[in-house]
Amino acid sequence: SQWIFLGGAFVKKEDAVVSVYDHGFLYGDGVFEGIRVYSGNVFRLDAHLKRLFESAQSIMLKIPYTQEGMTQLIVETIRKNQLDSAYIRVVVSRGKGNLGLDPSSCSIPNVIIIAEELTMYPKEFYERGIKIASVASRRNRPDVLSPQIKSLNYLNNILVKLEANQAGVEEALMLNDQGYVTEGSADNIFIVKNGVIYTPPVYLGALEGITRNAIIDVARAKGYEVRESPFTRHDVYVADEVFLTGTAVEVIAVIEVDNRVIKDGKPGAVTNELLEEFRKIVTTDGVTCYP
Ligand SMILES: Cc1ncc(COP(=O)(O)O)c(CNc2cccc(C(=O)O)c2)c1O
Repeated sequence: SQWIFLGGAFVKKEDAVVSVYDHGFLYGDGVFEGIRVYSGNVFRLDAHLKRLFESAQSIMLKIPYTQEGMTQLIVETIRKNQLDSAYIRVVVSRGKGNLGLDPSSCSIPNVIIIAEELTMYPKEFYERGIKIASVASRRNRPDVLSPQIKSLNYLNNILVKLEANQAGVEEALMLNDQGYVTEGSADNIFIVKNGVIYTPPVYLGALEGITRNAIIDVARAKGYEVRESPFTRHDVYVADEVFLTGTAVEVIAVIEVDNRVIKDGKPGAVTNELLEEFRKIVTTDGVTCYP
């Protein structure tokens, strides 16, 4: 059976329940991480946990473990489920409290670790590339709720995803309130123009993606110039290549944006090259579960 880490112990999946008074459930008051395990390697686990602890710090939520302690618990959860390639969801909520939203009524943060067998996207998804559309819903402003906090508040992302579904495309592109491109509903965006790679700076309103940062490292190691600089939908429409990055999608080519076909409408050479290199580092860059 599948084991979930909950309430300081491992419980069976069917017994893994949270209280209706958990503020993660009632108000989205909490933080989370989505992490992948490739052949027993927890890809960039340290970077994920650094982001988890920073998100918690930002909402004044004290995680009752050290980063090292969380590392051990995550590795133990993967081993207990005898997983080799997996998807890990780490959730830290404010915990059980009363019905008011004041976090002071919550005394014990709820730390949950879920490990699932990995399901990859189909190969043709990467060979074909995807179509995306910019949507009316904007990314929440950094001065309202920082997009750099990976919080349980994913309604902005969900509403954007709903608009993408209604537009009949696979992913949505979010702009910030000045109209600059920020990211997708659950992934970061890159464009390639005249051999230079661009991605929005996170302060415009994006989550600092682990995959984003890994691709920046990979691209620079290959000698590409990578600029974190603002760009608009126009820049995307006239780009030589467009691709998205994220734990779930890894690196996926975008072949059409708002019905503009990007170049020849096929995944670009740089995109494919970076995905190929990314697939090499994911089995070694991180923490191994089975030394
Ligand atoms: C808003 C947002 N932006 C970018 C990313 C990419 O970040 P990473 O490269 O660190 O993953 C995310 C991450 N989003 C994410 C992470 C894991 C799983 C899923 C899912 O769709 O199940 C989504 C995200 O939620």
